[in-house]
Amino acid sequence: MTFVAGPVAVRVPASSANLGPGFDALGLALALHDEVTGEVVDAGLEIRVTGEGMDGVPLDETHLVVRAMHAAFDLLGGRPPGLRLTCTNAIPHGRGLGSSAAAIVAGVVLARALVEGGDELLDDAAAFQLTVDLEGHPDNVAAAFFGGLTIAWVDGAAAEVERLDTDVEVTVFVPPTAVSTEKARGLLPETVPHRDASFNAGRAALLVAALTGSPQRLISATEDRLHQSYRAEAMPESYKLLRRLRVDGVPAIISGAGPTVLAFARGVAGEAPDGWAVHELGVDADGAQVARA
Ligand SMILES: Nc1ncnc2c1ncn2[C@@H]1O[C@H](COP(=O)(O)OP(=O)(O)O)[C@@H](O)[C@H]1O
Ligand SMILES: N[C@@H](CCOP(=O)(O)O)C(=O)O
Repeated sequence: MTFVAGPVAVRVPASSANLGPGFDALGLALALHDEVTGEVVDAGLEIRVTGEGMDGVPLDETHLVVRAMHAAFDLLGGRPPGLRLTCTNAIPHGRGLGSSAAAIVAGVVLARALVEGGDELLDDAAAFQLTVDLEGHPDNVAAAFFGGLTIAWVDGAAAEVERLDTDVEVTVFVPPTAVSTEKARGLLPETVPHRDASFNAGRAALLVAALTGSPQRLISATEDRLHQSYRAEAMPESYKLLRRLRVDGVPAIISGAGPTVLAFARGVAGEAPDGWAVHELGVDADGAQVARA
């Protein structure tokens, strides 16, 4: 196995998962990106981080991008003697915009690009499978990897994805404090009433139609009974904003595991509570992209 000489850069989009009713299945890639540049060196591990997470993430082998790179190198045939990484992060951490998925996809795609013939040794299906195994649920990594609107599922242990185009525009309301996905998943019940499962199945199907040609259906199509209300106690301000937007007829959802609120609308930025960041974003149609220096 031969490593590529010179640095390689990868750019990976943020993602909003669930989109209301599509828990652990639907994902939307957003035009907000993290970039990681990596280079194989003779020894050691050097990590520089600017932007989101720069004061919080570890700068050693436990860094999420490095963990994903090591997992990919192990599948590709071996780890390099040393690595130099520069991370330029725009995706906020612990807000429900897929920062962990972006870090994992960046690591796997970067490791593959740093190996001669890496695309054949670890094709897209195998690389996607690895990102799902590392993240634990397939929705965010599917969108981050492939871009656009994704429907992802796991068949036995095998991860699968269907990618669709959409030109929807969104506004995201990002609160100043984080809620970890792990904590938000811990709030979900083991079982749900059959009528709620049936309700969500219909809404999730309708949402795919709404996002690919029938936007007038978005308000009905973004209703959810499987996760948002159970998580409200961990993000009361987000839930309040969600209810207010929806009462006003704006199709809004909790992005991923929260606490970001996403509206399928523009011109609503003035609804943001004090201290929250607001971004009007388009869809990223490309997914993870590699640029060789
Ligand atoms: N770019 C990154 N570099 C290193 N670690 C990251 C990065 N992005 C996310 N993480 C790790 O993932 C955590 C956030 O993951 P998670 O709770 O799933 O929230 P999110 O909704 O942002 O994905 C961070 O606290 C950090 O430990
Ligand atoms: N389906 C997952 C999505 C988590 O997304 P994140 O952006 O909050 O990591 C869930 O709802 O737990």
